[in-house]
Amino acid sequence: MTTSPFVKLDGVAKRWNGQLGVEGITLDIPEGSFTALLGPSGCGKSTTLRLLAGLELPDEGKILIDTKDVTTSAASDRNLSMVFQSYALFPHLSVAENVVFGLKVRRVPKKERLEKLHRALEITGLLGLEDRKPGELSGGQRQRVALARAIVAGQRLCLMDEPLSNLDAKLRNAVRKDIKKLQRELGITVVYVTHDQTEAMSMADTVVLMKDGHIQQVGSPEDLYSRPNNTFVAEFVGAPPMALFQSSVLEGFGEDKTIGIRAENIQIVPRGEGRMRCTVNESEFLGAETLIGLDHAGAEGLCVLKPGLSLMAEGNEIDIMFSDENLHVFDAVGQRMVG
Ligand SMILES: Nc1ncnc2c1ncn2[C@@H]1O[C@H](COP(=O)(O)OP(=O)(O)OP(=O)(O)O)[C@@H](O)[C@H]1O
Repeated sequence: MTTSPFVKLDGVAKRWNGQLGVEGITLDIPEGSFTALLGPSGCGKSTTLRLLAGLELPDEGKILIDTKDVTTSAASDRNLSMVFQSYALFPHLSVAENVVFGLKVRRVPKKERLEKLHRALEITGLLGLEDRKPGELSGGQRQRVALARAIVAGQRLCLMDEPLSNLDAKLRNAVRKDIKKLQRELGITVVYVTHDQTEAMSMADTVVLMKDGHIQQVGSPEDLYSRPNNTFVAEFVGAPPMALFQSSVLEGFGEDKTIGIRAENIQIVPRGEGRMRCTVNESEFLGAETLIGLDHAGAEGLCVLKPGLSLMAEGNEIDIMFSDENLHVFDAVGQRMVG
């Protein structure tokens, strides 16, 4: 028996005066999952989320939430909560008032409001700060207030648009873990927009990678990393990015293909025993590893990872080796061919 997805987008398109926002967006999102919409600026992530939220209406296609066709429903009728980058807190209201604002509007009884407030503040680690105003909180605490507000709303679907982008790197890491933990504990379905692949890869069960208003690949973080559908996905996912080069550089791969290889699949071998001779162009110490950047006349972006501190002099010539099974082969238009 197949269960129907909790959220379904079917052939959704949105244009403004003929200019493309998104097109052909078809996506099934299971209940209780964490889905990240990932891609570069302008690829259509926010438009997709806004269509799901009911803040925009599609020109084509259908949107279903919990089997109900909500394609033209108002945002308020879609039973979802939203968390934005900007927090969207009322500056003159306290933390507690901000969190229960929606419940008050919905005339939820005071006793229930206080219970829900306490639980949400407990979950988000904000107990003790209920009387502060947003201006008296750090960026991370403000974002936690926005999360607490989404939690008390009690909706099964929560949409998040770059909720961490105003926070510094350390805080981003901490709140990232909080969000993931919350999503698991509450069993809610999260659709999360980000342009940060580390964020998407570390939080999501499913990553939807977009470019120019179209979906490029839908899969687990591991799928996108290990079996990219095309050269765009191959280069976008992973740091350092996969090196891509013309197949003519290697024997036996023909002329018109693109070959991809990741740094961790390349070894430095004794002179004369490798498949390519390269020149070291930089060494970057990353902590646990050193990244050695390589120049080759036929291939850009090649690099090798060496354990620990292992700097190599710029200009050094080295031979590198890799096995065919670690190569990604793309056809003349950049689509994955094998494996
Ligand atoms: N209200 C609008 N009017 C006209 N064009 C729009 C509107 N909103 C978005 N677009 C266009 O639709 C495309 C997708 O925009 P969208 O905001 O969804 O991208 P994004 O991936 O979320 O980018 P970013 O990461 O920069 O927020 C862009 O070309 C954008 O200019």
